Amino acid sequence: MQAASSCDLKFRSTDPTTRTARYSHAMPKRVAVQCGYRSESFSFPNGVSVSRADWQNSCAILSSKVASVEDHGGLADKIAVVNGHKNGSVDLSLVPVETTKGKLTPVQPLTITDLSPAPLHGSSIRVAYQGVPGAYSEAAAGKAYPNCEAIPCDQFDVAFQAVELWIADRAVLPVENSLGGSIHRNYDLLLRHRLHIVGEVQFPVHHCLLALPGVRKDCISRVISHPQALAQTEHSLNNLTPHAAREAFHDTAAAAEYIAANNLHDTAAVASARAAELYNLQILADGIQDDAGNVTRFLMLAREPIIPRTDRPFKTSIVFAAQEHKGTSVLFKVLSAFAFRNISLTKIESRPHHNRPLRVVGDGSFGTAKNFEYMFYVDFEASMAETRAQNALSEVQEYTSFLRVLGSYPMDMTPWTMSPTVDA
Ligand SMILES: O=C(O)C(=O)C[C@]1(C(=O)O)C=C[C@@H](O)C=C1
Repeated sequence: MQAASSCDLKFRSTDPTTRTARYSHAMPKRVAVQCGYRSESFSFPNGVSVSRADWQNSCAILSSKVASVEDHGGLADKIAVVNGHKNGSVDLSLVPVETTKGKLTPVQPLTITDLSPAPLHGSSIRVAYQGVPGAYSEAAAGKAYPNCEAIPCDQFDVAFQAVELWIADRAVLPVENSLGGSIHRNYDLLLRHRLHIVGEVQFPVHHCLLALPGVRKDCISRVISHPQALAQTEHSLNNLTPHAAREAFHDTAAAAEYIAANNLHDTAAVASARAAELYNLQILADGIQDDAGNVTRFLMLAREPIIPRTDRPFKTSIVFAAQEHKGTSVLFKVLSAFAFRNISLTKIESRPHHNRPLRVVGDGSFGTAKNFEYMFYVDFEASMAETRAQNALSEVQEYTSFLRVLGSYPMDMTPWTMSPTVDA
Protein backbone atom coordinates (compact mmCIF):
# COMPACT_ATOMS: atom_id res chain seq x y z
CA MET A 1 0.00 0.00 0.00
CA GLN A 2 1.16 3.51 -0.77
CA ALA A 3 2.27 5.79 2.03
CA ALA A 4 0.34 8.99 2.48
CA SER A 5 3.49 11.04 2.26
CA SER A 6 4.10 9.87 -1.28
CA CYS A 7 0.64 10.66 -2.58
CA ASP A 8 -0.44 13.92 -4.03
CA LEU A 9 -3.73 14.30 -2.21
CA LYS A 10 -4.89 17.85 -1.80
CA PHE A 11 -6.71 18.27 1.47
CA ARG A 12 -8.23 21.43 2.67
CA SER A 13 -8.12 22.79 6.12
CA THR A 14 -11.43 23.00 7.96
CA ASP A 15 -10.41 26.50 8.84
CA PRO A 16 -11.25 28.51 5.72
CA THR A 17 -8.64 31.12 6.53
CA THR A 18 -5.73 28.69 6.53
CA ARG A 19 -5.70 26.46 3.52
CA THR A 20 -2.75 24.37 4.49
CA ALA A 21 -2.42 20.64 4.15
CA ARG A 22 -3.55 20.09 7.71
CA TYR A 23 -4.55 16.54 7.04
CA SER A 24 -1.26 15.16 5.85
CA HIS A 25 -1.14 12.60 8.67
CA ALA A 26 1.63 10.09 8.38
CA MET A 27 0.32 6.74 7.31
CA PRO A 28 0.00 4.39 10.27
CA LYS A 29 2.86 1.93 9.86
CA ARG A 30 0.96 -1.12 10.92
CA VAL A 31 -1.91 -1.18 8.52
CA ALA A 32 -1.71 -4.94 8.59
CA VAL A 33 -3.27 -4.89 12.04
CA GLN A 34 -6.47 -4.85 10.12
CA CYS A 35 -6.31 -8.36 11.48
CA GLY A 36 -6.68 -10.56 8.53
CA TYR A 37 -10.28 -9.40 8.25
CA ARG A 38 -9.77 -8.28 4.73
CA SER A 39 -12.58 -7.19 2.52
CA GLU A 40 -11.88 -10.05 0.11
CA SER A 41 -12.46 -12.60 2.81
CA PHE A 42 -15.68 -10.97 3.83
CA SER A 43 -17.07 -10.08 0.43
CA PHE A 44 -19.71 -12.55 -0.48
CA PRO A 45 -17.96 -15.62 -1.84
CA ASN A 46 -19.31 -16.38 -5.32
CA GLY A 47 -21.17 -13.15 -4.83
CA VAL A 48 -23.90 -14.43 -2.59
CA SER A 49 -23.19 -15.44 0.96
CA VAL A 50 -21.26 -14.14 3.90
CA SER A 51 -18.48 -16.29 5.25
CA ARG A 52 -19.27 -16.21 8.92
CA ALA A 53 -16.40 -18.56 9.79
CA ASP A 54 -13.89 -16.21 8.20
CA TRP A 55 -15.46 -13.33 9.97
CA GLN A 56 -15.34 -15.02 13.39
CA ASN A 57 -11.81 -16.16 12.80
CA SER A 58 -10.77 -12.65 11.95
CA CYS A 59 -12.50 -11.27 15.01
CA ALA A 60 -10.65 -13.72 17.20
CA ILE A 61 -7.31 -12.62 15.76
CA LEU A 62 -8.24 -8.99 16.11
CA SER A 63 -9.60 -9.37 19.59
CA SER A 64 -6.39 -10.98 20.79
CA LYS A 65 -4.49 -8.04 19.31
CA VAL A 66 -6.67 -5.48 20.98
CA ALA A 67 -6.44 -7.22 24.33
CA SER A 68 -3.49 -5.03 25.16
CA VAL A 69 -5.58 -1.99 24.41
CA GLU A 70 -8.03 -2.92 27.13
CA ASP A 71 -5.24 -2.55 29.63
CA HIS A 72 -4.35 0.96 28.61
CA GLY A 73 -7.18 2.84 27.15
CA GLY A 74 -10.48 1.03 26.70
CA LEU A 75 -12.93 1.38 23.86
CA ALA A 76 -11.68 4.59 22.25
CA ASP A 77 -8.22 3.10 21.87
CA LYS A 78 -9.68 -0.19 20.72
CA ILE A 79 -11.55 1.56 17.97
CA ALA A 80 -8.46 3.59 17.13
CA VAL A 81 -6.63 0.34 16.60
CA VAL A 82 -9.39 -1.07 14.47
CA ASN A 83 -9.12 2.10 12.44
CA GLY A 84 -5.40 1.70 12.09
CA HIS A 85 -4.16 4.54 14.27
CA LYS A 86 -0.92 4.00 16.01
CA ASN A 87 -1.77 5.04 19.49
CA GLY A 88 1.12 5.93 21.76
CA SER A 89 -0.01 3.62 24.53
CA VAL A 90 -0.75 0.65 22.34
CA ASP A 91 1.68 -2.00 21.26
CA LEU A 92 -0.13 -3.99 18.67
CA SER A 93 2.41 -6.74 18.44
CA LEU A 94 1.56 -8.17 21.84
CA VAL A 95 -0.48 -11.31 21.22
CA PRO A 96 -1.47 -12.46 23.76
CA VAL A 97 -0.56 -9.95 26.42
CA GLU A 98 1.23 -10.69 29.63
CA THR A 99 0.81 -8.26 32.48
CA THR A 100 3.55 -7.38 34.91
CA LYS A 101 2.19 -9.91 37.39
CA GLY A 102 2.71 -12.63 34.85
CA LYS A 103 -1.01 -13.19 34.19
CA LEU A 104 -2.53 -13.28 30.74
CA THR A 105 -5.03 -10.54 30.01
CA PRO A 106 -8.42 -12.03 29.17
CA VAL A 107 -9.30 -11.66 25.50
CA GLN A 108 -12.17 -9.26 24.86
CA PRO A 109 -13.84 -10.07 21.55
CA LEU A 110 -15.08 -7.13 19.54
CA THR A 111 -18.80 -6.70 19.46
CA ILE A 112 -20.88 -5.72 16.46
CA THR A 113 -21.19 -2.25 17.94
CA ASP A 114 -17.43 -1.79 17.85
CA LEU A 115 -17.45 -2.36 14.13
CA SER A 116 -20.68 -0.68 13.26
CA PRO A 117 -20.57 2.42 11.06
CA ALA A 118 -22.56 4.26 13.71
CA PRO A 119 -20.30 6.58 15.65
CA LEU A 120 -19.58 5.87 19.26
CA HIS A 121 -20.70 8.60 21.56
CA GLY A 122 -17.90 11.08 22.12
CA SER A 123 -15.49 9.47 19.68
CA SER A 124 -14.25 11.55 16.81
CA ILE A 125 -14.40 9.59 13.63
CA ARG A 126 -12.67 11.22 10.65
CA VAL A 127 -15.02 11.62 7.70
CA ALA A 128 -13.86 12.74 4.26
CA TYR A 129 -16.25 14.77 2.09
CA GLN A 130 -15.93 16.71 -1.13
CA GLY A 131 -16.05 20.47 -0.78
CA VAL A 132 -15.14 23.13 1.72
CA PRO A 133 -16.76 23.96 5.07
CA GLY A 134 -20.35 25.05 4.53
CA ALA A 135 -20.94 22.51 1.72
CA TYR A 136 -24.00 20.27 2.01
CA SER A 137 -21.68 17.29 1.96
CA GLU A 138 -20.11 18.52 5.19
CA ALA A 139 -23.57 18.74 6.77
CA ALA A 140 -24.42 15.26 5.47
CA ALA A 141 -21.19 13.93 7.02
CA GLY A 142 -22.33 15.47 10.31
CA LYS A 143 -25.73 13.84 9.99
CA ALA A 144 -24.18 10.45 9.23
CA TYR A 145 -21.57 10.70 11.98
CA PRO A 146 -22.48 13.27 14.64
CA ASN A 147 -19.39 14.78 16.32
CA CYS A 148 -17.16 13.57 13.50
CA GLU A 149 -14.06 15.40 12.36
CA ALA A 150 -15.07 16.37 8.83
CA ILE A 151 -12.16 16.34 6.38
CA PRO A 152 -12.68 18.53 3.31
CA CYS A 153 -11.31 17.14 0.02
CA ASP A 154 -11.16 18.96 -3.29
CA GLN A 155 -12.45 16.03 -5.38
CA PHE A 156 -14.58 12.94 -4.92
CA ASP A 157 -11.63 10.76 -5.88
CA VAL A 158 -9.54 12.31 -3.11
CA ALA A 159 -12.22 11.44 -0.55
CA PHE A 160 -12.09 7.79 -1.68
CA GLN A 161 -8.30 7.79 -1.44
CA ALA A 162 -8.33 9.46 1.96
CA VAL A 163 -10.18 6.43 3.34
CA GLU A 164 -8.06 3.93 1.44
CA LEU A 165 -4.90 5.54 2.81
CA TRP A 166 -6.23 5.64 6.39
CA ILE A 167 -6.23 9.43 6.47
CA ALA A 168 -9.97 9.26 7.05
CA ASP A 169 -12.11 6.49 8.56
CA ARG A 170 -15.15 7.05 6.35
CA ALA A 171 -16.23 9.04 3.30
CA VAL A 172 -19.70 10.52 2.81
CA LEU A 173 -20.40 11.22 -0.86
CA PRO A 174 -23.53 12.23 -2.83
CA VAL A 175 -24.91 9.79 -5.40
CA GLU A 176 -28.26 11.22 -6.37
CA ASN A 177 -30.58 14.16 -5.90
CA SER A 178 -34.36 14.13 -6.13
CA LEU A 179 -34.32 16.97 -8.70
CA GLY A 180 -30.90 16.85 -10.37
CA GLY A 181 -30.62 13.06 -10.67
CA SER A 182 -27.54 10.87 -10.36
CA ILE A 183 -24.02 12.03 -9.62
CA HIS A 184 -22.40 9.75 -12.16
CA ARG A 185 -18.84 10.38 -11.14
CA ASN A 186 -19.39 8.68 -7.82
CA TYR A 187 -20.95 5.62 -9.45
CA ASP A 188 -17.82 5.25 -11.59
CA LEU A 189 -15.56 5.76 -8.58
CA LEU A 190 -17.41 3.12 -6.55
CA LEU A 191 -16.30 0.61 -9.14
CA ARG A 192 -12.77 1.91 -9.48
CA HIS A 193 -12.11 1.85 -5.73
CA ARG A 194 -12.64 -0.98 -3.25
CA LEU A 195 -14.55 0.82 -0.50
CA HIS A 196 -17.78 -0.65 0.87
CA ILE A 197 -21.10 1.08 1.32
CA VAL A 198 -21.91 0.91 5.04
CA GLY A 199 -24.86 3.29 5.19
CA GLU A 200 -26.87 5.98 3.47
CA VAL A 201 -28.04 9.44 4.48
CA GLN A 202 -30.84 11.38 2.86
CA PHE A 203 -30.23 15.05 3.37
CA PRO A 204 -32.88 17.75 2.68
CA VAL A 205 -31.10 20.47 0.69
CA HIS A 206 -32.25 24.00 1.42
CA HIS A 207 -30.66 26.54 -0.93
CA CYS A 208 -30.13 30.29 -0.48
CA LEU A 209 -28.98 33.01 -2.88
CA LEU A 210 -25.95 34.69 -1.31
CA ALA A 211 -24.10 37.92 -2.14
CA LEU A 212 -21.81 40.43 -0.48
CA PRO A 213 -23.53 42.60 2.13
CA GLY A 214 -25.30 45.57 0.53
CA VAL A 215 -25.51 44.06 -2.98
CA ARG A 216 -29.01 44.14 -4.54
CA LYS A 217 -30.54 41.40 -6.66
CA ASP A 218 -30.68 43.64 -9.74
CA CYS A 219 -26.87 44.15 -9.58
CA ILE A 220 -26.22 40.43 -10.06
CA SER A 221 -24.92 39.51 -13.52
CA ARG A 222 -23.56 36.06 -12.62
CA VAL A 223 -24.69 33.21 -10.35
CA ILE A 224 -22.11 30.58 -9.44
CA SER A 225 -22.58 27.22 -7.74
CA HIS A 226 -22.22 23.47 -7.98
CA PRO A 227 -23.95 22.26 -11.19
CA GLN A 228 -26.38 20.18 -9.11
CA ALA A 229 -27.32 23.22 -7.03
CA LEU A 230 -27.85 25.30 -10.20
CA ALA A 231 -30.06 22.52 -11.59
CA GLN A 232 -32.05 22.34 -8.34
CA THR A 233 -32.78 26.11 -8.40
CA GLU A 234 -33.23 26.65 -12.13
CA HIS A 235 -36.78 28.03 -12.00
CA SER A 236 -36.19 30.19 -8.93
CA LEU A 237 -33.12 31.70 -10.56
CA ASN A 238 -35.14 32.46 -13.71
CA ASN A 239 -37.42 34.57 -11.50
CA LEU A 240 -34.87 36.06 -9.14
CA THR A 241 -32.01 36.88 -11.53
CA PRO A 242 -33.40 36.34 -15.06
CA HIS A 243 -30.47 37.98 -16.86
CA ALA A 244 -27.63 36.56 -14.85
CA ALA A 245 -25.25 34.04 -16.43
CA ARG A 246 -24.82 30.76 -14.53
CA GLU A 247 -21.43 29.24 -13.93
CA ALA A 248 -20.44 25.90 -12.48
CA PHE A 249 -18.21 25.77 -9.41
CA HIS A 250 -16.59 22.88 -7.48
CA ASP A 251 -19.10 23.07 -4.68
CA THR A 252 -21.69 25.46 -3.30
CA ALA A 253 -19.63 26.69 -0.34
CA ALA A 254 -16.52 27.22 -2.49
CA ALA A 255 -18.63 29.50 -4.68
CA ALA A 256 -19.65 31.54 -1.62
CA GLU A 257 -16.06 31.67 -0.40
CA TYR A 258 -14.87 32.81 -3.85
CA ILE A 259 -17.26 35.76 -3.84
CA ALA A 260 -16.09 36.83 -0.40
CA ALA A 261 -12.39 36.31 -1.12
CA ASN A 262 -12.54 38.32 -4.36
CA ASN A 263 -15.00 40.98 -3.17
CA LEU A 264 -17.27 40.36 -6.17
CA HIS A 265 -20.20 42.78 -6.19
CA ASP A 266 -21.79 41.46 -9.39
CA THR A 267 -21.85 37.77 -8.45
CA ALA A 268 -24.17 35.68 -6.29
CA ALA A 269 -23.82 32.06 -5.11
CA VAL A 270 -26.36 29.33 -4.54
CA ALA A 271 -25.30 27.82 -1.22
CA SER A 272 -26.37 27.06 2.33
CA ALA A 273 -27.21 29.47 5.15
CA ARG A 274 -24.18 28.08 6.95
CA ALA A 275 -21.97 29.13 4.01
CA ALA A 276 -23.44 32.67 4.32
CA GLU A 277 -22.44 32.71 7.97
CA LEU A 278 -18.96 31.28 7.41
CA TYR A 279 -18.04 33.65 4.57
CA ASN A 280 -19.90 36.75 5.80
CA LEU A 281 -22.39 36.97 2.95
CA GLN A 282 -25.99 38.17 3.07
CA ILE A 283 -28.93 35.97 2.15
CA LEU A 284 -30.75 37.59 -0.79
CA ALA A 285 -33.34 34.82 -1.02
CA ASP A 286 -34.01 31.81 1.19
CA GLY A 287 -35.47 28.44 0.17
CA ILE A 288 -34.84 28.78 -3.57
CA GLN A 289 -34.82 25.03 -4.35
CA ASP A 290 -37.45 24.34 -7.00
CA ASP A 291 -39.09 21.64 -4.93
CA ALA A 292 -39.78 21.56 -1.21
CA GLY A 293 -38.77 17.90 -1.16
CA ASN A 294 -35.29 18.54 -2.52
CA VAL A 295 -33.24 15.71 -1.07
CA THR A 296 -29.74 14.46 -1.82
CA ARG A 297 -28.82 10.88 -1.03
CA PHE A 298 -25.31 10.34 0.28
CA LEU A 299 -23.47 7.05 0.72
CA MET A 300 -21.30 6.28 3.74
CA LEU A 301 -18.18 4.42 2.65
CA ALA A 302 -15.65 2.45 4.67
CA ARG A 303 -12.70 0.18 4.11
CA GLU A 304 -14.57 -2.80 5.52
CA PRO A 305 -18.16 -3.92 5.04
CA ILE A 306 -20.60 -4.23 7.90
CA ILE A 307 -22.31 -7.47 8.81
CA PRO A 308 -25.72 -7.50 7.14
CA ARG A 309 -28.63 -7.93 9.55
CA THR A 310 -32.32 -8.66 9.41
CA ASP A 311 -33.58 -6.81 12.48
CA ARG A 312 -34.11 -3.54 10.60
CA PRO A 313 -34.68 -2.50 6.97
CA PHE A 314 -31.57 -2.98 4.87
CA LYS A 315 -30.70 -2.04 1.33
CA THR A 316 -28.13 -3.77 -0.85
CA SER A 317 -26.26 -2.17 -3.76
CA ILE A 318 -24.75 -4.25 -6.54
CA VAL A 319 -23.09 -3.58 -9.89
CA PHE A 320 -22.99 -6.04 -12.77
CA ALA A 321 -22.22 -6.41 -16.46
CA ALA A 322 -24.28 -8.67 -18.68
CA GLN A 323 -22.66 -11.71 -20.24
CA GLU A 324 -21.84 -10.97 -23.86
CA HIS A 325 -23.57 -13.95 -25.45
CA LYS A 326 -26.66 -14.14 -23.28
CA GLY A 327 -28.76 -12.09 -25.68
CA THR A 328 -30.75 -8.94 -25.21
CA SER A 329 -33.03 -10.21 -22.47
CA VAL A 330 -30.35 -10.31 -19.78
CA LEU A 331 -31.54 -7.19 -18.04
CA PHE A 332 -35.08 -8.54 -17.97
CA LYS A 333 -33.87 -11.84 -16.49
CA VAL A 334 -31.80 -10.09 -13.86
CA LEU A 335 -34.67 -7.87 -12.80
CA SER A 336 -37.07 -10.80 -12.66
CA ALA A 337 -34.69 -12.62 -10.27
CA PHE A 338 -35.63 -9.90 -7.80
CA ALA A 339 -39.29 -9.57 -8.81
CA PHE A 340 -39.99 -13.31 -8.34
CA ARG A 341 -38.69 -13.07 -4.79
CA ASN A 342 -40.71 -9.98 -3.99
CA ILE A 343 -37.63 -7.83 -3.62
CA SER A 344 -38.23 -4.20 -4.54
CA LEU A 345 -35.63 -2.31 -6.51
CA THR A 346 -35.13 1.30 -5.42
CA LYS A 347 -32.67 2.41 -8.08
CA ILE A 348 -31.20 1.30 -11.38
CA GLU A 349 -28.43 3.21 -13.09
CA SER A 350 -26.39 2.38 -16.17
CA ARG A 351 -22.88 3.61 -16.86
CA PRO A 352 -20.52 2.93 -19.76
CA HIS A 353 -18.59 -0.32 -19.48
CA HIS A 354 -15.10 1.14 -19.59
CA ASN A 355 -13.34 -2.13 -20.47
CA ARG A 356 -15.81 -3.06 -23.20
CA PRO A 357 -17.64 0.09 -24.34
CA LEU A 358 -19.03 -1.28 -27.64
CA ARG A 359 -20.46 -4.56 -28.92
CA VAL A 360 -20.53 -5.09 -32.66
CA VAL A 361 -23.65 -6.92 -33.85
CA GLY A 362 -25.04 -8.19 -37.15
CA ASP A 363 -23.62 -10.43 -39.89
CA GLY A 364 -22.24 -7.58 -41.97
CA SER A 365 -24.81 -7.75 -44.78
CA PHE A 366 -26.25 -4.40 -43.70
CA GLY A 367 -23.01 -3.10 -42.24
CA THR A 368 -22.23 -3.45 -38.54
CA ALA A 369 -24.34 -2.13 -35.72
CA LYS A 370 -22.52 -1.05 -32.61
CA ASN A 371 -24.37 -1.38 -29.33
CA PHE A 372 -23.12 0.30 -26.21
CA GLU A 373 -22.17 -1.90 -23.28
CA TYR A 374 -23.09 -0.94 -19.75
CA MET A 375 -22.38 -1.50 -16.11
CA PHE A 376 -25.71 -1.69 -14.27
CA TYR A 377 -25.97 -0.46 -10.71
CA VAL A 378 -28.98 -1.76 -8.80
CA ASP A 379 -30.15 -0.98 -5.26
CA PHE A 380 -32.67 -3.38 -3.76
CA GLU A 381 -34.58 -3.47 -0.51
CA ALA A 382 -33.23 -6.57 1.22
CA SER A 383 -30.31 -7.53 3.40
CA MET A 384 -27.63 -9.95 2.23
CA ALA A 385 -28.38 -11.85 5.42
CA GLU A 386 -31.72 -12.87 3.86
CA THR A 387 -31.90 -16.11 1.91
CA ARG A 388 -34.09 -14.54 -0.77
CA ALA A 389 -31.39 -11.93 -1.48
CA GLN A 390 -28.67 -14.60 -1.59
CA ASN A 391 -30.76 -16.71 -3.97
CA ALA A 392 -31.54 -13.72 -6.17
CA LEU A 393 -27.83 -12.97 -6.51
CA SER A 394 -27.03 -16.62 -7.28
CA GLU A 395 -29.45 -16.39 -10.14
CA VAL A 396 -28.17 -12.98 -11.29
CA GLN A 397 -24.69 -14.46 -11.44
CA GLU A 398 -25.82 -16.87 -14.15
CA TYR A 399 -26.52 -14.01 -16.53
CA THR A 400 -23.61 -11.74 -15.70
CA SER A 401 -19.93 -11.66 -16.58
CA PHE A 402 -19.18 -9.46 -13.60
CA LEU A 403 -21.01 -9.00 -10.31
CA ARG A 404 -19.94 -7.10 -7.22
CA VAL A 405 -21.83 -6.39 -4.02
CA LEU A 406 -21.02 -2.79 -3.16
CA GLY A 407 -22.61 -3.02 0.27
CA SER A 408 -25.55 -4.20 2.34
CA TYR A 409 -26.46 -1.46 4.81
CA PRO A 410 -29.27 0.01 6.93
CA MET A 411 -31.74 2.18 5.06
CA ASP A 412 -32.06 5.80 6.15
CA MET A 413 -35.47 5.78 7.86
CA THR A 414 -35.39 9.30 9.32
CA PRO A 415 -38.79 11.03 9.16
CA TRP A 416 -39.45 13.09 6.08
CA THR A 417 -38.86 16.85 6.35
CA MET A 418 -39.69 19.33 3.61
CA SER A 419 -37.56 22.45 3.09
CA PRO A 420 -39.87 25.48 2.76
CA THR A 421 -39.43 27.16 -0.62
CA VAL A 422 -39.65 30.86 -1.53
CA ASP A 423 -43.14 30.37 -2.94
CA ALA A 424 -44.39 28.34 0.02
O1 LIG B 1 -21.69 21.62 -3.33
C1 LIG B 1 -22.06 21.13 -2.27
O2 LIG B 1 -22.38 21.81 -1.28
C2 LIG B 1 -22.14 19.69 -2.16
O3 LIG B 1 -22.13 19.17 -1.09
C3 LIG B 1 -22.30 18.88 -3.42
C4 LIG B 1 -23.75 18.60 -3.78
C5 LIG B 1 -23.79 17.53 -4.91
O4 LIG B 1 -22.78 17.04 -5.35
O5 LIG B 1 -24.91 17.23 -5.33
C6 LIG B 1 -24.45 18.04 -2.64
C7 LIG B 1 -25.73 18.33 -2.37
C8 LIG B 1 -26.51 19.20 -3.21
O6 LIG B 1 -27.28 18.34 -4.02
C9 LIG B 1 -25.68 20.05 -4.10
C10 LIG B 1 -24.40 19.79 -4.30
